[in-house]
Amino acid sequence: MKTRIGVLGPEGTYSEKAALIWSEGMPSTVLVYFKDFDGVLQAVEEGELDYGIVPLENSLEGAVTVVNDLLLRLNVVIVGEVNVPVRHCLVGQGESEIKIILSHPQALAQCRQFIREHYPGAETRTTGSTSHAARLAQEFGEMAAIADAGAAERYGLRVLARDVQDVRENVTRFIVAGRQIPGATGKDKTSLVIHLAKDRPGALYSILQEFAQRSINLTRIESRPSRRGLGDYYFYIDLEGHQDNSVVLDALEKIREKAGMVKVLGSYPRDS
Ligand SMILES: O=C(O)C(=O)C[C@]1(C(=O)O)C=C[C@@H](O)C=C1
Repeated sequence: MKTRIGVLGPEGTYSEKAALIWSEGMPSTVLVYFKDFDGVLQAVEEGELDYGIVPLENSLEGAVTVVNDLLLRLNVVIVGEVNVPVRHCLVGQGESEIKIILSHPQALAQCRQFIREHYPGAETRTTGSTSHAARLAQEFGEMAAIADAGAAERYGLRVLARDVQDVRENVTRFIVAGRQIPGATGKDKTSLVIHLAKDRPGALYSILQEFAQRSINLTRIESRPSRRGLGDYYFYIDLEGHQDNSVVLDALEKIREKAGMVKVLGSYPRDS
């Protein structure tokens, strides 16, 4: 039986790239393409896929909010992560004037400055993915896409400009969703979501203190609206260590006594 890995499609997305990097060396895999991240993660939850690879955050634009929200809601766990350098290109047929620039909203946001400076008159339109944008640019000469150079090749387009992201160093962190938390490797990360029981002075501080006291290094902290009203948040926290590690286990136990809700999203090998 082949290992089924779901990604955002069509062929040529950065998500596909992340999946190929992560599954390198795995004996028998097949990529399954979805039109959105919800579809990927739901198929993991339902057992239709072994794994799903979705972007969680980007070094320029921050959280991919829909993925963060889905991880909290769905019954899936994070089993891995892959950091992928993202070097966007402007791709198109290169024969007529570019009137419309298409891409995934995340990619357009990462290239705002380039578009404003070089194509001030062009309209921007969002698509389901960067490769979906490239596929459309293949059909319409006045459209260009922000996508990976590999997508240009795949859809028979020309690379009109390279490295068009606003900051050269542009990295997207993808997570691998599965159904079972893998064992500790000694170089792991744990991702949590915490909801404070009650808004009171020092509530978040007292949670963070549990990590600090045990010298547990946090690698990310981010808040998302809880959807219960303004000022009410979920805190997404990533830390170094595995949930089976006694120090982490001990901190989690203390935090469970203090917080209203703690969900462990996963413990998984760290991508260096
Ligand atoms: O459209 C793609 O190629 C994707 O894989 C999605 C996505 C994202 O949503 O962050 C992935 C990496 C880049 O940051 C831009 C787009």
